[in-house]
Amino acid sequence: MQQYDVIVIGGGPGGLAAAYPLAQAGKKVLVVERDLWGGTCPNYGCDPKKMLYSAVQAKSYAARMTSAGLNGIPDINWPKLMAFKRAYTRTVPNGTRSGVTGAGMIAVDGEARFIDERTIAVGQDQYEGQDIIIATGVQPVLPNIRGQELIKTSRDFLDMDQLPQRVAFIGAGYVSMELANIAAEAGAEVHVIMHGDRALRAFPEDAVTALQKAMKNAHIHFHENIELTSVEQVTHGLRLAAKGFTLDVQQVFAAMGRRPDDQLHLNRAHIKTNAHGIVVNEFLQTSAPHVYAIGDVVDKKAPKLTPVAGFEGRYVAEHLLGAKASIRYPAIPTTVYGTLEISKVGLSPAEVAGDARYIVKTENTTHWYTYNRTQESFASVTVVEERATKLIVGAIVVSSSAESLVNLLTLAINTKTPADQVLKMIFAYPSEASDLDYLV
Ligand SMILES: Cc1cc2nc3c(=O)[nH]c(=O)nc-3n(C[C@H](O)[C@H](O)[C@H](O)COP(=O)(O)OP(=O)(O)OC[C@H]3O[C@@H](n4cnc5c(N)ncnc54)[C@H](O)[C@@H]3O)c2cc1C
Ligand SMILES: NC(=O)c1ccc[n+]([C@@H]2O[C@H](COP(=O)([O-])OP(=O)(O)OC[C@H]3O[C@@H](n4cnc5c(N)ncnc54)[C@H](O)[C@@H]3O)[C@@H](O)[C@H]2O)c1
Repeated sequence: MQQYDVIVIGGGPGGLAAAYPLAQAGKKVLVVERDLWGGTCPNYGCDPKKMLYSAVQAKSYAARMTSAGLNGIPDINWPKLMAFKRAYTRTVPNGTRSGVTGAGMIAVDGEARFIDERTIAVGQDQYEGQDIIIATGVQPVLPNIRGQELIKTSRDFLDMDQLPQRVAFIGAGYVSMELANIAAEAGAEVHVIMHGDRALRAFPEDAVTALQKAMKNAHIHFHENIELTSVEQVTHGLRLAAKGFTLDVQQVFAAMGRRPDDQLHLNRAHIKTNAHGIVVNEFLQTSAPHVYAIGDVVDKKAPKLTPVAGFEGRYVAEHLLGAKASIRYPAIPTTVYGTLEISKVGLSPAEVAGDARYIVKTENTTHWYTYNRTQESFASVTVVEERATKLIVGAIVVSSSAESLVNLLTLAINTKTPADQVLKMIFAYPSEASDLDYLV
């Protein structure tokens, strides 16, 4: 049996962030990947999504500027946009795999499963690791209804040769809101099927209401309180049905959350799990002390995002190289790249509501110079400050370019730069950053 210092299962952002520093430190590292090297984010997640979003963003910007002298709204040519995306994604798996082998690691293609706490099998081969890192990510949840096999996922959406004329998304979280915007701007009739009446539960209600209003203006249809019971093939596409509800579309995509699959045989290594993923301690150790888990596969409070998986990967590498501290996450920003962007970081107004230690400052910035210049339909900025220290501890930004301001506020939060220090800085003018003079 081949022996390694560290075996990493999963060649995505989490696994690779752990593997590289360990190899650089001289450890003998094996990485196993069953599908596309690079994982979800660069192959069928964040990166391809944001490439499609680039054209959508440009089109929306142009449409807004028709009121300011720009003539005509450009059309999106889906096959050409897809070719643009594929020109990037097709290089990812080979490029990632050769990066792994080029750094002196062993790359194995296939599905890993545990034999015991220190041994995994891939096909007929077995490998023993002093330590093992699980970084296997999550898979889309499909509704347990008749016709489930007809339902596609975000991965299919992000690689479609042609855009269907009528599409539906089941769920109203990140994936649905982002892909609905792309589909609608690219010319499809879009329906969002919600089993409740609240989209994007992790984001403040007023920000989500502004986003949904913008989506409705873009002719995206929301169907609330619908518990789907079946999907069936009909002459011109698919029929979705629920009690008192039917809808005919050409494609339907599940966007109902993502969960780990159970192909790893974790029970053989006595690794505890629950419905949200693998249970870990403050060192990201599983119930088997030499087995760690990182990234989306973990049950955790931190959001399941690419930079978080990378942070955890680097943390476990340092831990295995001798660092003793438990993991401490910085404030983590997250953005919904929708018809409007909603970005948030740190403490939310809801979390500090009624707590006199905090001040919440909200400004509707729609008519400010910055957002008027780009003819935004809606913009707002909320900053949460600690009263005694003037430290910025949270922010929410809604606009068509919210990510850049929230990243700046994330820097202020994590470097503990108080609001009065931010006011002493000079930012390029006119810009979203220079507006901070009036926001903190
Ligand atoms: C449509 C979409 C859009 C997203 N957009 C964003 C975004 O804008 N920003 C953001 O921060 N995050 C985004 N995410 C989330 C982001 O993709 C994940 O948080 C990130 O990829 C998690 O990294 P990971 O390494 O934990 O898992 P993954 O990237 O999923 O990698 C896990 C790897 O493990 C492999 N694997 C699984 N089981 C086995 C096994 N038994 N043996 C061997 N290999 C195995 C898988 O094939 C996969 O390659 C998006 C996700 C989706 C689906
Ligand atoms: N911009 C980003 O950072 C980004 C983008 C996409 C995905 N992601 C990551 O991927 C994860 C998965 O995204 P997602 O949108 O699939 O999940 P999500 O958890 O964001 O949203 C799931 C949605 O499905 C709904 N839902 C659950 N069960 C349902 C049912 N039976 N019928 C109808 N609706 C149902 C929920 O109410 C919710 O609206 C995110 O949580 C995030 O970690 C991040």
